[in-house]
Amino acid sequence: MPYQKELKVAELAVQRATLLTKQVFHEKAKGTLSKDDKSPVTIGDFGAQALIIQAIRHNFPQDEIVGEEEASTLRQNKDLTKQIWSLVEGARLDDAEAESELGGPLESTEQMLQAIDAGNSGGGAKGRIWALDPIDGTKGFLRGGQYAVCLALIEDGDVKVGVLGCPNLPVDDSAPLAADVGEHGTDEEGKGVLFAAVQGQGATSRPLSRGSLKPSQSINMKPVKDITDATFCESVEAGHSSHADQAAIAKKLGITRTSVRMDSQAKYGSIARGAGDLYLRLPVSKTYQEKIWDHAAGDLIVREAGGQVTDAEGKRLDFSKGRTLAENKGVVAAPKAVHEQVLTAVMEVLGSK
Ligand SMILES: Nc1ncnc2c1ncn2[C@@H]1O[C@H](COP(=O)(O)OS(=O)(=O)O)[C@@H](OP(=O)(O)O)[C@H]1O
Ligand SMILES: [Mg+2]
Ligand SMILES: [Mg+2]
Ligand SMILES: [Mg+2]
Repeated sequence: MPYQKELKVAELAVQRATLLTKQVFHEKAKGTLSKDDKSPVTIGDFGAQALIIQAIRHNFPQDEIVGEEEASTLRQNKDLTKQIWSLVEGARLDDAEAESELGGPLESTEQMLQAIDAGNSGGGAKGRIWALDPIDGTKGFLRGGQYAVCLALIEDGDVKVGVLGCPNLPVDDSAPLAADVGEHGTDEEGKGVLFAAVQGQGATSRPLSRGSLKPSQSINMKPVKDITDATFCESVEAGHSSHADQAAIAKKLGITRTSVRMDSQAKYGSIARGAGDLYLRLPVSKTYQEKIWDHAAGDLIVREAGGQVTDAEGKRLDFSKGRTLAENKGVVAAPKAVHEQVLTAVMEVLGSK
């Protein structure tokens, strides 16, 4: 079967990086900086990006990488660089074989900074490009809520492999999607899941481990018999998607359950395993372009679990346009059988504005 090596490396690399982020999640001081666009980045984001890029470069040296973070501010901040180095140096899976598959540790802080900066590909329509979000939902991560470590392989514009590490989601695929999981979910016992998909091969989940990969099981979206019974997921931050438009769409569909708000691509993973039914992300701003690393893995995992993912106009997400989804506005993810119905409501609400 194609892409087995890519899948294994991606799952192990995401698992190892997720362990690093968990360590930071439990520390009070997370080394937070504010980026030019005012969004936060922490030592966890930088450390996870360095580790994952090192593993990709070791195994697939020809491939390009589109990573969210870059190291320029770190080069002036020796103290923060030291903190990240100590995390990266200590990040090992409890399994020698898995570690050697990932290519072993980085050797110096300079190598680490270079690895972070190797995520600088411009993306595009040709060749093999990995899209990496070392911590998606950084605000959730800082708040003690949901976040995800996200990695996808895009080949000639098509997502072939997608992996999401979600340390604060329940291991159990059938656990209910509680409304407060975003605010109060923590990585205690029974939490921590790794989602994965390969194009044409279905989607899986498995518990996160500290060593080699645990056994996986296949996941599927839940069939929606009656759309009025559906539960939808949306962002926590009102600045990232329009809660008002999403509420109007839910009302139009006759949905009465309150939406579940959670940060990050944990929303894609949740609906793919049948915990929740729909993911709506309607644009707040006319100018914001969604980033490919915020959607590539989740898009494939949902589609391989029996879903359809489009933008608010019904177009498939187009990962071939560079670092952003320049041709798309918003996201509508739903089981295939009801996607059309949901999209019609989306277009009616947006059209009448
Ligand atoms: N204005 C605007 N509109 C839409 N999206 C934006 C916007 N600004 C930022 N972002 C990106 O949102 C990513 C987090 O998305 P979430 O769905 O988790 O949002 S939320 O944090 O729950 O509100 C977040 O990803 P991370 O930076 O990896 O956390 C951002 O890339
Ligand atoms: Mg960010
Ligand atoms: Mg993100
Ligand atoms: Mg991020």
